[in-house]
Amino acid sequence: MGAIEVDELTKDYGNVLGIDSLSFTVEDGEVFGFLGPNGAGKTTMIRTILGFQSPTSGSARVLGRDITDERELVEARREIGYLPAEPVFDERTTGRRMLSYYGDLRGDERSDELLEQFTPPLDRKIGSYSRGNKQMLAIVLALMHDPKLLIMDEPTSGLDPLKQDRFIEFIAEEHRRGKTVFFSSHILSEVQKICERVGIIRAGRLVELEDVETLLSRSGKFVRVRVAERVTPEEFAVSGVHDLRLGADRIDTATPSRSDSGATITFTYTGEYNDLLAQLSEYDVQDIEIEEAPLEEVFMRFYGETPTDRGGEDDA
Ligand SMILES: Nc1ncnc2c1ncn2[C@@H]1O[C@H](COP(=O)(O)OP(=O)(O)OP(=O)(O)O)[C@@H](O)[C@H]1O
Repeated sequence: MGAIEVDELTKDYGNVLGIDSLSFTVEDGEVFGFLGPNGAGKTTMIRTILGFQSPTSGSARVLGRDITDERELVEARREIGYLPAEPVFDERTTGRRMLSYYGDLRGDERSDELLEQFTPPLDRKIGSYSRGNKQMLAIVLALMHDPKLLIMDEPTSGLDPLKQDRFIEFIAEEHRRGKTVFFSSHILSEVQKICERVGIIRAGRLVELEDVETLLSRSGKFVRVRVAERVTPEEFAVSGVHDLRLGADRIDTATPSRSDSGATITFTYTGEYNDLLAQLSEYDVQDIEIEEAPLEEVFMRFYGETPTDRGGEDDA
């Protein structure tokens, strides 16, 4: 049984399909990243599987419970830690009171330990908190009952880089403890660090569901080559070449004589290596760098595609 099982889940807001026939499974114990541009449907999906809004059609089971059944949903929620995209609090109360309220409601297994890492000023009124302090309080409240499944909507937003790193390290540790983590994010470096699989959503539809490793291997190589000749972009417009950029050589301080001739070509390559070598053998290659393309290159390819028709205004 998967921790989250979504089958043809659809949420129609009337003028726009928030999510459109989403189907996927998040396995027990995995860290799953949910990615997509603004307005793609990530929050809609999360709010629907948590029962904050009912699906228009399709079904979902979370920790084996049917999310459209009120009683089953209540049971499932006890074992879920949910961190919303923009946590909302009663601004007149203090963090400490919230802590004690949530402790009474759901139990407190580990707030002391969490507060060593995430440090909101508990005795101040929440109204005076910075965005980052609110986020840290929300993290502690979401996790203090030591849930089995963590569902988080852009969990590091508002945190400074140090706290972001700490949070990512914390998630990796939760994973080692056997927790299932599902989170949406725009930050690819954190996704690359901790996720085993990702789902990419665009205009309400799932456009990719893949292991991060496989995505990276499909992302190809980043190639920068300097040749002695002048070249035109058309010469390099061959199968497997993406995002080609061509420039006259910059001044090379080590060998200034090269500055006024030749060209530097950069591109991402997903084709056959022998074809690339054959192509390059036509030129007088003076320098070449080939490295792993960053995950960003892959995502930009998905994010940059023409939006699919979602039968309404698309703000993606
Ligand atoms: N309550 C609502 N009523 C009507 N339309 C909505 C509602 N909530 C979301 N939408 C629309 O549904 C689509 C998906 O929005 P959603 O907030 O789920 O995207 P998202 O991927 O979480 O975006 P972001 O990364 O910007 O947070 C958008 O077109 C949005 O305008």
